[in-house]
Amino acid sequence: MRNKRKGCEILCPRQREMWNSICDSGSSMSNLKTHFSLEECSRRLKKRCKEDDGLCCEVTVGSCGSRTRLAATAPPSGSSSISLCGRGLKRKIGCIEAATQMGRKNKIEDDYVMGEALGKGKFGSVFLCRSKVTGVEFACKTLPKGEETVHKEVEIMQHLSGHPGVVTLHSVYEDAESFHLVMELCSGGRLIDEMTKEGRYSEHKSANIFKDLMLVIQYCHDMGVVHRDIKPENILLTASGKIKLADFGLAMRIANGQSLSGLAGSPAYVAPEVLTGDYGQKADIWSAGVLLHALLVGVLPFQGDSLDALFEAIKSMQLDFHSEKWQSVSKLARDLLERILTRDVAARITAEEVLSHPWMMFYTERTLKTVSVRLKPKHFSGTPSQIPAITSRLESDGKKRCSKSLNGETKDLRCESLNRESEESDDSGLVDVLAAAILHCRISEPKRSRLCVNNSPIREQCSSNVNSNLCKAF
Ligand SMILES: Nc1ncnc2c1ncn2[C@@H]1O[C@H](COP(=O)(O)OP(=O)(O)OP(=O)(O)O)[C@@H](O)[C@H]1O
Repeated sequence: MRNKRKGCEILCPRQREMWNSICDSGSSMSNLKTHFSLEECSRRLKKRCKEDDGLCCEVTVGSCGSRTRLAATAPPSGSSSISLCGRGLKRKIGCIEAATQMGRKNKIEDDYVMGEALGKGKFGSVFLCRSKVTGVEFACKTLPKGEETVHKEVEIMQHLSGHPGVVTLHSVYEDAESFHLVMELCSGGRLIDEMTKEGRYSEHKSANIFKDLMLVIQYCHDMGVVHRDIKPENILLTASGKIKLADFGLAMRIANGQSLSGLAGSPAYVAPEVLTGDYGQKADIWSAGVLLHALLVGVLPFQGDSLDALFEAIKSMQLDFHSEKWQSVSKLARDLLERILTRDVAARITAEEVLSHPWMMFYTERTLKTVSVRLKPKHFSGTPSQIPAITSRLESDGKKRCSKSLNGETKDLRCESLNRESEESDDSGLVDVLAAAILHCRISEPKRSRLCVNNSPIREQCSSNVNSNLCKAF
């Protein structure tokens, strides 16, 4: 049985009413940007409640007006994070790494030249800075003191440090007013800004962005971390266009069998089970699915004129994948999205399963040397004539050589060098022909692994990095 911690997230009607009015004033549901988050609403609500001569019961949602309360809504994993809440922040930050120790003694101005503002979040501002010693540029996130959970953000960033998809924390400084987190610079800006410019993405581009995102989410989950705020505003791009997951301010560590209960995240991206107050890693998968929806068709799947309406849509609205806007999107992409945006948490696929979904495989393996699908007639629901059709379609594409062999009861369809060089041209029809072959046969684990050509190098890559970077104190 799952061990659920602290589940008091129900708003009284008065709070709900205030919540709607507060959040509506800052929201922009109809486009992709989410200018506010649940925590921001919660903070504004608490302020309003205070002004309202205490008629409201205390806000127990999300951060409860501060990140400190937010931290208290979810369990720590092992001895880290929450169990250290009452102890000195310096001590916690001090165990990060040698660079941080130095940071504690020096002022940030001694080591870095501060530059222009790069962005502003709810809790702090981020500035460009340059090392006086090496000349290397970094991003410095300055968080005013009073944000007691800064240690949690620092600890989680350190815990995840070393993965190519996570913004690396370089060092931490503290002065009388603030903490300064010196991080790897992502000079390519935010994914949300790219999405706003680009509108709909091609399936090829969507799948490649999504693969990188899923690899980092899979890594977070393997490391016992739930990000809780997956959205394109928190996905940054490097100069070379690679994605980096940022903003671990709401992230929580979670042990096997434990679940979280605090309402946290950004309304349009929040999973239905977060609204009912019992969730885990799969909440990140849902949020990523909302992002994939936006990439593929340029709009968010769940919208509403008020927060209540939005939450209602998230909890019960049926998505129509046959509508006009989906006509140019392959069935396989829709199949993946349906498996992600399912409200049944147990049925929702994991990061690992997303990565081995045929749509991901098709678009993200640059050269699929061998796709071998064993089609047993009794599991293949299509007509036998579909197999030559698949073959000739692939052959006529001019990039693949397919051969078909019929051996007794088993038909092998082998496509060699399925090269996706023409990256911008989607061929949703071709994807669906392959889908007919792939989806209509029963894919058992061993068969699945034949489809997965080296799709998870990340684990190896990470484990060593992480071990070398992991703060021993946690
Ligand atoms: N490593 C980085 N490199 C470049 N820009 C960054 C970096 N980290 C953050 N930024 C910029 O600063 C903005 C705010 O950063 P961040 O999201 O971490 O702050 P926050 O206060 O936790 O924000 P939020 O409101 O999303 O919770 C980002 O949207 C981005 O534009």
